[in-house]
Amino acid sequence: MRYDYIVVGAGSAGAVVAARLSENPDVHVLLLEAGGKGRHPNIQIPAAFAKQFTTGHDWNYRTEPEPHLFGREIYHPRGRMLGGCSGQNAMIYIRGNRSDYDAWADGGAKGWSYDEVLPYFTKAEANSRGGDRFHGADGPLHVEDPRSPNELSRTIVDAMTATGIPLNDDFNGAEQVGAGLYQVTQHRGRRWTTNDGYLMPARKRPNLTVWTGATVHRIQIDNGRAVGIVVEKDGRIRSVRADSEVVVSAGAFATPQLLMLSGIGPADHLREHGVDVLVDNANVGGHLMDHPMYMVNHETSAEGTLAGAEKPLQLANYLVRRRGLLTSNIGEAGAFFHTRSGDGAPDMQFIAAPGYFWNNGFDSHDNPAFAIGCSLVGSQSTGRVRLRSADPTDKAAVVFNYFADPADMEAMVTAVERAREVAASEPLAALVGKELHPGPVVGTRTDLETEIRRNVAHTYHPSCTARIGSESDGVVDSELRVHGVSGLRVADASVFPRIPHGNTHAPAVMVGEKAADLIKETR
Ligand SMILES: Cc1cc2nc3c(=O)[nH]c(=O)nc-3n(C[C@H](O)[C@H](O)[C@H](O)COP(=O)(O)OP(=O)(O)OC[C@H]3O[C@@H](n4cnc5c(N)ncnc54)[C@H](O)[C@@H]3O)c2cc1C
Repeated sequence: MRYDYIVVGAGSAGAVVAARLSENPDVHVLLLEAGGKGRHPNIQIPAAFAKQFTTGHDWNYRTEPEPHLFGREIYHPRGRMLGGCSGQNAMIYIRGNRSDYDAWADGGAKGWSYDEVLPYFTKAEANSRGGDRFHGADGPLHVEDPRSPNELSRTIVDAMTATGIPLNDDFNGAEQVGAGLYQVTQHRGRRWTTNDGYLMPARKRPNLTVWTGATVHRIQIDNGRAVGIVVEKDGRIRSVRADSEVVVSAGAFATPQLLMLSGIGPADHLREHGVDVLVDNANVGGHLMDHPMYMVNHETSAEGTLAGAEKPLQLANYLVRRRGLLTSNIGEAGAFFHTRSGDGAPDMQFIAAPGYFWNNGFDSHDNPAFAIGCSLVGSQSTGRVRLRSADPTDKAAVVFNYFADPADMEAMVTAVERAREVAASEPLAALVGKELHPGPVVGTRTDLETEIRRNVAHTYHPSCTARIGSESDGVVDSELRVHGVSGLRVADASVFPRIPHGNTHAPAVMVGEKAADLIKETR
């Protein structure tokens, strides 16, 4: 069997690309996904997402020792299933700031300004509030208000506004700054992935073939053209040809790894691992960005926290009515604000949970608690992805260099102080007990800095490792074509020229939508 298009990776972006390309009955599309079908209850039940961590649904990355975090190796989950990270994420629907996309375009990403990408955000979206200038109502991706928002989440929002952050009913509308409850990628209380929204309806089409358990080892390139891929499935390694294009959508870690395994990347590094160099491009795997996040946790006297989510009554409420604590996306409430004066995009995001959240959810606490995560959406530090070896089954070596830029630490320390201020503000203050993290003994800014270096995690947003740019500063052009090779594109969070000021699922879906149109236009 020959295919016109092969899409590698069925995640937030890849599932969209494959589904949209297969709308044309005259083309044959093969979508290859290393993981499984993504139907487990821990995927579908929103509050259970952290239970996937380190299981078979997770790629289970760990960074190299982080130089500014006392050499800690930081855990990074990544969804391994149809839907990719959209099957594992915290479901917060955020697009970032208008200025993110205008800056992409100003930097040379032609066609990626806010006004040019907005139609793709709205095309994707089925917002339960209906459509308007900023929102779509008929797209494949359900975006809904939380089904059973926790009373404590509302109280946290009230306390945020009491500290001077304005109320915001729509972070994806005219203004991003403010506090409120997040909209989520759920449908009637269940997680809604790109598999649910795009692939399930498209799989009836005879011209779309989807293989799960199919790990792509490399892209085959003949005379400067991508002609297919080498894939391992059911213990067998085989080549499959693509007559038109190969689209790599394997995510910000695996996409640059696949490019490097195929001979596209920093020449010296590839030679070190015995890979023949086809295109010498130092940007492959470079410019890696993420949003570090520190979780401020307090005990609370509030009733109904997520500590009770697994009680039989809650399970019954979920199974029968799709309501209750199990519909929680954990990070229910939040805010965007500036830690220093300035009128650009807000550099900080609060992600607050009506429950204890620490160490990626691996740790628990005996008493009811709540968490306010400080996610540095204006982070400046960059890292990189490199090959650990030429073995495609070896995970890539990743280092983020979190807090390499001292301004990042200044902002994070200020955010932790602001989170404490929220906890000390009414109406929340009346419900607040002992501070658990950072803990009352961590008082000065210097103490806070040390504590952050010891315990900071991140918002699970790796991006920018195959970014749009010129041949000298990027990996793909504005039409997502890999420099130096024809018939090869990248479409996922790797192509962001810079990470947006917010969560990255909606932007990855937008990239998938736009990529499909760019590919269709060149056919
Ligand atoms: C725990 C967690 C919480 C998050 N919370 C949020 C949130 O609340 N809101 C938000 O907006 N964002 C969130 N994110 C981030 C967001 O989900 C990701 O940025 C986004 O899904 C990335 O999309 P992608 O298409 O770039 O990659 P992915 O969705 O990761 O897709 C890549 C796909 O490629 C597959 N693959 C990889 N290598 C190969 C190979 N060699 N062969 C075949 N297939 C391969 C993978 O299995 C995967 O399915 C979260 C992420 C995680 C992990």
